[in-house]
Amino acid sequence: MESFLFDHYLKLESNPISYRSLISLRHIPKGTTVMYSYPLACLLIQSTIKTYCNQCLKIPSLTTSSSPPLQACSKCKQIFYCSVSCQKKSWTLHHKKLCSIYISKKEKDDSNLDINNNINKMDEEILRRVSLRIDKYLEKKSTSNFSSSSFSPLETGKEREKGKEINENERINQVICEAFLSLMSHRENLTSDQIEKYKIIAERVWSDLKFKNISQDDLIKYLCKFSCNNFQLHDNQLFTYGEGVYPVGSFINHSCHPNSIVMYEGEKQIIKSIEDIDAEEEITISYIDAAVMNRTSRKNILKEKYCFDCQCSRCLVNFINIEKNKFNNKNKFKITLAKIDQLMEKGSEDIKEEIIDDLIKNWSKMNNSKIESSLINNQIYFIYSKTSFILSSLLPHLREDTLRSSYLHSLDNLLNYLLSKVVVEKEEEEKNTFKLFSTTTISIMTKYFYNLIDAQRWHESWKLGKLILGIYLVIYPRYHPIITLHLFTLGKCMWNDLEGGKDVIKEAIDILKISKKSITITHGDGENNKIVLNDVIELLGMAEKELKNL
Ligand SMILES: C[S@@+](CC[C@H](N)C(=O)[O-])C[C@H]1O[C@@H](n2cnc3c(N)ncnc32)[C@H](O)[C@@H]1O
Repeated sequence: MESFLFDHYLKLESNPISYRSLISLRHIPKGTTVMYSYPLACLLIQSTIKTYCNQCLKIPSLTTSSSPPLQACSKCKQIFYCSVSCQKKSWTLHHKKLCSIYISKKEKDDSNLDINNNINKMDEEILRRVSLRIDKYLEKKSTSNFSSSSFSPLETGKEREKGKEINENERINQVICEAFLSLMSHRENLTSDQIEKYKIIAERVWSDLKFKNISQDDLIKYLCKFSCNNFQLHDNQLFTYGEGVYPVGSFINHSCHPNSIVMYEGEKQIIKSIEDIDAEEEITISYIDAAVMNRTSRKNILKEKYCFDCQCSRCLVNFINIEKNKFNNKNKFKITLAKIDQLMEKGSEDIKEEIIDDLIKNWSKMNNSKIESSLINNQIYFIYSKTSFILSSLLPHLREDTLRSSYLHSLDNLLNYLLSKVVVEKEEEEKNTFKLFSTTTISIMTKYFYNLIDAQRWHESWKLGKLILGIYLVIYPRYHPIITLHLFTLGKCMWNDLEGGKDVIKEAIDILKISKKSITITHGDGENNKIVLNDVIELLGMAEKELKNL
């Protein structure tokens, strides 16, 4: 395991608070692949099993246009593959043992939840796949020496190459299995209800697949590991398509202000840096969507699901002391984050959720004048008109990293305004308050933004989109995939606004250029991401052409 990490210029270090930390051995500029790894097991969610290959987790049409559609396993007809090689790989890994089980258990109900026992069927299926691999690994471990990498001198060059490949695959398998066995389970922290559910799943899996080298109790322990280590797989638009066990990725600890993100290409998990990381610095990712949670909610969820008290730089900043001290640029960002946390806590009782739900549900029925005069619209435009100059002043700073201090200054102006507004409103009447940083407000503004796009109300959509960008910029790390994707959508809205004229087109070009740069950092240039990048480049070309003709 150490040599695998060393190959990626990484090491695992003991840590009294988090057990272990993953440390970088080199300086990593932002936008770099910190490491990549493959899953011990992964599974598609129900809605994607007929669009994604069940082995490589890719959509065939995205890889080659001439690919045939997915082919179902001819026996169970429940698992779909893009190629014979994927089918063979799956057969060797687990399908050989699982195919007959699928046939005998073919359930009418296709949902991921066993309603009677409130048991997550994905856990059960992932457990089958993980345990089959671990059982085989332990079997091998007890009978052979893994570390041998010598070849017989009598082998031909081709055989030697093949041998090397098998050895490399075995080495990776060994790393993944050892890493999984070493992961934390937090079994002692789980409720008896949860353990009861895990016992039921373990019993079922055990009765289906009697293992030689692992016990029923081991299966319960593995389920506990899933709960604090598994990853949701998402595509480059951030839509979830599966769940996976990535034991090497699971070495990475959480921070509410992380320096890395997790991206996927099919089943391959890629850890990308979104900030410059120094040698000897810890690699961190965010386990939760820090944007939609205040400090208290973050703490609660991290405690409940991951069993720790977050002591990250963002959680530890004490807002009360902020004004009294002078901070450098790096710390200034922490202050910004602390202010957001304060805002989010203040904004936790927001516009009543029913009112918002109602507005959204009835969107299609509503006529324009009605929505125009709605509370949301008025409030958004009021805030936009007050902050538009700050929002515009932020954009130039997004182009260049060298202007970090002035960028932070603009960000701070925006925040101070929003902060003072919330405070003033608190003292004024309660009924008209609109708290920008609460969970409800952010999600409703985003929904509303997409409603405006669907209705092709481009002028309003980009104004709201710009305000959302301002909020995202103060909440998320600068190079977060959500910001990247939002910049692209915002640029599209501006380009579509025919009444906007030259100035709006110019700004659209500016935003699309920033989006293009951000994509290379957050998404990279893997095969699927090239599609996103090409879309931006194409739109940018059209917008530049249009500007020339104006
Ligand atoms: C995915 S694992 C991370 C790797 C883990 N530290 C290890 O050595 O195996 C998640 C667990 O690590 C610990 N952890 C992660 N981030 C932490 C943090 N910021 N502070 C304290 N513990 C943390 C928690 O126990 C959590 O349940």
